[in-house]
Amino acid sequence: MTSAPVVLVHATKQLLSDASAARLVTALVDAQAAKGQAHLVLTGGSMGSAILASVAASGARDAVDWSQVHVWWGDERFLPAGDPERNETQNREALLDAIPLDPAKVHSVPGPDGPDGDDVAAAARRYADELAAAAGAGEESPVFDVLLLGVGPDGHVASLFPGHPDQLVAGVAAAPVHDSPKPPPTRVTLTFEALARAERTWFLVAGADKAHAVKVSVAGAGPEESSAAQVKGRQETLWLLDADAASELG
Ligand SMILES: O=C1O[C@H](COP(=O)(O)O)[C@@H](O)[C@H](O)[C@H]1O
Repeated sequence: MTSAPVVLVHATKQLLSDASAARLVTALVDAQAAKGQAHLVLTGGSMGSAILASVAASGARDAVDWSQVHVWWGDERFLPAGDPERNETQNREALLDAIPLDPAKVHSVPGPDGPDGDDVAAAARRYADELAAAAGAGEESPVFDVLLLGVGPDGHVASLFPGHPDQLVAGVAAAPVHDSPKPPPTRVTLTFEALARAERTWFLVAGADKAHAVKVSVAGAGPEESSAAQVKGRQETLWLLDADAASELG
């Protein structure tokens, strides 16, 4: 079962970030109250680190038992650990290095300095295996409590690009991406199948350059026009926007 998209507009990017951070803290606390731990999927890009910086500055951040949060990435640029263009590096600077996470629950996507070297397909398989190991019997990936997704001006989410053949990979939770239209060209991404296994899916979008992508995605465009439109949460699908990103909505 999936939930219909709901749009929430905040006046500015900072308000969007701060309000979404408050929402995230509450969702993680609620998940932990229900089952002791939480699975959180992070995103890169402009909003991916903005929301984490807002969590870092929040007086409520320590309401979360961070040692019981599993951290995953919706996608990663295939670059060595610590590279400033890696989503993980940006997310670490914004929040992750300042909170008491359990390193065993931080599920980094291997880069070219990892055990598979520059074999991105093997790195994606390794990440898929890690997802499967954390999943229930017969499942490809865990059920994520919160899935954070940025959206590109072209309608991409994670590293699933509209019209790109690699967005159609099925039967596995993570896949390599070659010739990404946005640099760097080589990436690892969760597939649509894995992205569909989230209770709460939140698109975080700011800026007028995203307004058209938001409009067509919320309207339910096909995969040739919007990858974002193909992803919905089981309980909740929220489009969390600033006023500029919402400017083409009717
Ligand atoms: O390359 C990426 O881009 C998207 C969107 O980034 P933005 O800067 O346009 O907001 C991001 O969600 C994805 O994780 C990242 O790898």
